[in-house]
Amino acid sequence: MAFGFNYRGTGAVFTIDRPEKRNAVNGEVMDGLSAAVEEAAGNNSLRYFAVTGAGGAAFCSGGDLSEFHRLKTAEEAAPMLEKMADILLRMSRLPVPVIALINGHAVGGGCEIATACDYRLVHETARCGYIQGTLAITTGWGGASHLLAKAGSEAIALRMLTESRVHPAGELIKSGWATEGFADEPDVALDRFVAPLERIHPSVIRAYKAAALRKREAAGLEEMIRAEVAECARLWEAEAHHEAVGLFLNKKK
Ligand SMILES: CC[C@H](C(=O)O)C(=O)SCCNC(=O)CCNC(=O)[C@H](O)C(C)(C)COP(=O)(O)OP(=O)(O)OC[C@H]1O[C@@H](n2cnc3c(N)ncnc32)[C@H](O)[C@@H]1OP(=O)(O)O
Repeated sequence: MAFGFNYRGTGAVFTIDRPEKRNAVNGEVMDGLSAAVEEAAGNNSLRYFAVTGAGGAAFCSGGDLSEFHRLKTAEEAAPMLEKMADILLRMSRLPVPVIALINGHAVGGGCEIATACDYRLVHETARCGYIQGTLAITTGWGGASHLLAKAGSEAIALRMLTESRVHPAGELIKSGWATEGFADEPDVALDRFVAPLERIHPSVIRAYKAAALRKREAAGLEEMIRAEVAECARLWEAEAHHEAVGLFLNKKK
């Protein structure tokens, strides 16, 4: 299986399990996350939903370039982009804290998955970045929209998006993109983070999550995501994007 989904204490953890591909997201991972989010949405006793990656090298390296490279035109790319953008929007709307347990590199769409979460815990070795610009596209799973709808500083958000580079954990913590860093095992860090939440009645936690969702919806998040997906699809079909992906896929041959 390309993913795992397990209940853990009062929460649930979705794990992308393709370490040989640095946990790149393919269709199977998308369907697994979609089903996990749907199940979590109906679980009234759940207190948190976490996403992480298998192995120690990566949280998620974004879309599986070997799979999605076959998509050439905007019409071909749009359904894939829309599908994952919808899954991440539904995940972000879960009525409980959604936590990105960033155990390693989170780049491209992997950084977008983390951005759709409420909290980002980053391992000290993790490097994260919206590197889509190096492939001549923008984010396409809603990452820019989630970032801009939440960001304290638009300038910091825009700079992260437009520089399209990876950032070490220290920078991510200093900028406020990361909620906090950790150096020990991801499970230990997760338990440490959720412990204070578990001392508060779940109805209070859910009420504050609903307040955060109202703020994001007031910013027009869903409309922003639709426009972002359309823009990414438009850029997707340009030769510059296909050349950049080809270079990556050929670099190991
Ligand atoms: C809207 C989302 C958007 C989209 O879907 O197009 C994106 O996500 S665009 C961004 C796509 N992601 C990338 O461009 C990242 C590519 N990967 C890397 O930069 C590196 O692999 C990194 C930094 C994540 C890890 O580097 P490291 O040196 O630790 O590993 P390798 O590069 O040697 O990779 C090991 C192995 O994994 C394969 N791999 C890694 N990332 C992907 C990927 N995104 N898709 C497919 N395969 C990936 C890589 O080819 C190697 O495979 P091997 O068979 O061993 O050659």
